[in-house]
Amino acid sequence: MSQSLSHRCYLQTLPPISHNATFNSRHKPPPPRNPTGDKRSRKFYVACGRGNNRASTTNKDDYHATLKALNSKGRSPKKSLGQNYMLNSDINEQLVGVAGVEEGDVVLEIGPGTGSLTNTLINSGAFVLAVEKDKHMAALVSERFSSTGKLKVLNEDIVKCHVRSHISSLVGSTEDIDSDTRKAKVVANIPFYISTDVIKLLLPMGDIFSEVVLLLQEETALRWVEPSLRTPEYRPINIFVNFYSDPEYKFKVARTNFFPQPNVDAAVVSFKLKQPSEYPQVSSNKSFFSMVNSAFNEKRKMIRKSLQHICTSLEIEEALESIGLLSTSRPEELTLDDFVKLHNSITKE
Ligand SMILES: C[S@@+](CC[C@H](N)C(=O)[O-])C[C@H]1O[C@@H](n2cnc3c(N)ncnc32)[C@H](O)[C@@H]1O
Repeated sequence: MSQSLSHRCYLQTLPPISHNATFNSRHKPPPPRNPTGDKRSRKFYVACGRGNNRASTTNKDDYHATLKALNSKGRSPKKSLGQNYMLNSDINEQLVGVAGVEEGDVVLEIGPGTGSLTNTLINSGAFVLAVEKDKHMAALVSERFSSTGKLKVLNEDIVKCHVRSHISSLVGSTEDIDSDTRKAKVVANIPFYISTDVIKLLLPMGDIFSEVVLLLQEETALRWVEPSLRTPEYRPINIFVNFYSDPEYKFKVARTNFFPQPNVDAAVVSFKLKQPSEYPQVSSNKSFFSMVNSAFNEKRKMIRKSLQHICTSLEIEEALESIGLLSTSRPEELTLDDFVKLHNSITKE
């Protein structure tokens, strides 16, 4: 096919996508990284050979490539699945860099979409287990990397997926990994609507993952990594995150890097997972988190009132005082360490 014909075909594919870009008036079309009228960018696109059957592990996943990949399957981004695709390969490189992905690593990617992050992970030498809920995107990414032998795609909802058994069998079958010292990693640009579910699912898996690196909504990232005591944003999830991991805010990602453009900015957070032996010592994790949730259930109430179903007000007052806190303390005033001490004091009685 001559370049001019390819060029024409490419132009013909644009209108439906441009139309789809307005599927939600709140999602503004992104500023093209290569302006659509720029002939050089089209030539580059044709020269890359996208759209043929070659595994595309080296092509640039920019605005045009993302549109073309979606168009090849007749897809438009679905808001219900949080499909805001990454248009900037440099950010994918940085995400992979934060996780320190190396040759031979096993990486769980949630929601590969068109495969832009998958591409960077595979190019870094990782074997990727990708869990994608959208069957069309699962098929697309599977086809794209079929010749690499470095990708397994599960067309499943991550929240219902048996992550542990899939990862364990992959790590166990990867010869050059010493499973005692080298664990799998999670690197993903996840849909914002499942952030809490993903955190709850993965952070307690320090026995199989060393690190979870996620692209989150910026506001969520800040709330989870830098919570302030005595604010309404301080919630049980903060206790949970710090119980199971050491979180670190890495960098902000402007909304203009996504297609369609979301209404909010994003940020990359690294959660270094604690080994089970490093978790705070409590008699039972289940009863500990049940106590924390109860304490926050009625946030304005003092702990001596909200935990009355566990023991009497007087016993709670004494327990609070025995760990150096006021008997009138409220949940938003307690750190993880305070909650651990309170739990241990109450349950030993
Ligand atoms: C924000 S997009 C990211 C796509 C791609 N990783 C990228 O960076 O361009 C989120 C992806 O997660 C998928 N997804 C949404 N809900 C999911 C779920 N519950 N389980 C697995 N994948 C999901 C979407 O279909 C979409 O491909």
